[in-house]
Amino acid sequence: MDIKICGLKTPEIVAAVINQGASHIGFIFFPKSPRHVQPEVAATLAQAARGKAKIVAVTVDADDALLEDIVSTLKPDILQLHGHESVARVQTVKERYGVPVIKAFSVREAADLDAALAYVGVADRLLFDARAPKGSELPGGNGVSFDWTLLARLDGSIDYMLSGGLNAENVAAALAQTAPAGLDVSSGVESAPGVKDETRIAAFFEAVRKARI
Ligand SMILES: O=C(O)c1ccccc1N[C@@H]1O[C@H](COP(=O)(O)O)[C@@H](O)[C@H]1O
Repeated sequence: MDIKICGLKTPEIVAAVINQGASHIGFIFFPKSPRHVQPEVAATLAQAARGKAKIVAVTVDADDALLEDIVSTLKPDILQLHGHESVARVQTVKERYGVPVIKAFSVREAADLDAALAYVGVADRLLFDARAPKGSELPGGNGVSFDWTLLARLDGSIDYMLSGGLNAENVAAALAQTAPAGLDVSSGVESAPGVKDETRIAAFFEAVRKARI
């Protein structure tokens, strides 16, 4: 199972998540986020992880100038589009930058999943996150979950990652109700917004291992 730890900001945490066996690490390029980093900083942090985990650049309705800067500076393995990017925009981004795309969707009700189906075959992978709480300026990284049972309506052949409020305490329940190809976590392995915690990271990986025995 793929595990992506998102919102990394320090070399110590990059080393910790690689040691735990993360398949993906994510860098956030969204100034309103407490996890925001500049492309140059992400590129330096990514050096220790390249070839060991996929490097994911997370953007929100980014324009071409920002994507060009990120792609040329960080050289990500994957772009995660976490805004309202259309099917056409996802297709264009893939073609223009030659990088696989994870398209994120905010889920609160069944209709949100139906809307995501239009991206199957265009995005390389879908990612289901919770709808942001009212008042939040972040489309992701809010530490809130959605009703996982909604995912039962998906065709089993759809490749998706699950995110939204996952942590060591609830990941076993999430895996009992869903069948994702991967998990994506940010707030659930932090001690404060934007501050990753090695003990919580280790506990998350341990909980996933236990749940999958
Ligand atoms: O983490 C952020 O700050 C963020 C900002 C803007 C877009 C996406 C963001 N993170 C994504 O949100 C989910 C994880 O959220 P959670 O904190 O575990 O609930 C994950 O997909 C991140 O890539």
